Amino acid sequence: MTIYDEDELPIIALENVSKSYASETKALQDVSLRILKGEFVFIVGSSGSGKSTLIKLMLKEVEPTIGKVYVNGKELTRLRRGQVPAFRRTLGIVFQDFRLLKDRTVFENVAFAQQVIGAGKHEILKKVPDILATVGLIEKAEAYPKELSGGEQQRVALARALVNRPSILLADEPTGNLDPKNSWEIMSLLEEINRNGTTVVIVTHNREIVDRMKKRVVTMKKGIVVSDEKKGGYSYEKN
Ligand SMILES: Nc1ncnc2c1ncn2[C@@H]1O[C@H](COP(=O)(O)OP(=O)(O)OP(=O)(O)O)[C@@H](O)[C@H]1O
Repeated sequence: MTIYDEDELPIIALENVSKSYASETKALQDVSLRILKGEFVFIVGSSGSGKSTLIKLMLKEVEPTIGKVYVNGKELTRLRRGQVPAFRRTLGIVFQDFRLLKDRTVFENVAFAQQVIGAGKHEILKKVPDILATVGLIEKAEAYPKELSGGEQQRVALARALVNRPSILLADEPTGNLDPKNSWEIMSLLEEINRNGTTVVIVTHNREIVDRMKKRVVTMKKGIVVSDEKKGGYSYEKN
């Protein structure tokens, strides 16, 4: 029997996961991957290699065709439909296209994430300004998304993802729409969040960032994990 240190238990685990979509495309083929609590992981690979599918499996947005996905101690195929919202609230999720509510202010966009989980007014009035300060947007609290730059909008999306203190942050191309300066700002925020204990998983095409940050890099190719390096770089063309 293997005896694990408590901290060594994976917070995310995929066991022999394959995923085929209706079109018969094999998006993932026998993927096994373990991510430990507190890790910072980049997922890279060419277009269509299965990166977004990996993230969607972790969110239970898609189901594995074969295999098991464990997140936060839960085997996701066993979660009943009614348990999915509570499960998703343990995750912070950030996308490339920000997905902010256009007719709500920055404050309201972040507050909305708290209202959804039933937080009281008192808690919202304390936590929203705290998280806006963390992402450096306190002075923009009353602005609307269209009045913000792309980098600022992504910082709002990050604040919204973090306000409920998720144990895991999943980000699918969070810098895809940003210039290099804003991309680095988002990355340093993600690093800070990770230093404070949140497990961070990021899908990205940003070579410069991956090469300079020296984090764990999982490289996908045609639905397979072709490399997994502790302090890796962006090197999928070599594979
Ligand atoms: N909903 C779907 N229905 C059918 N096929 C899909 C669906 N989503 C993804 N696929 C296919 O699964 C494969 C993997 O797609 P996925 O989106 O996971 O790749 P990716 O690595 O994230 O690509 P990109 O970098 O372009 O976003 C591709 O061949 C894609 O066409």
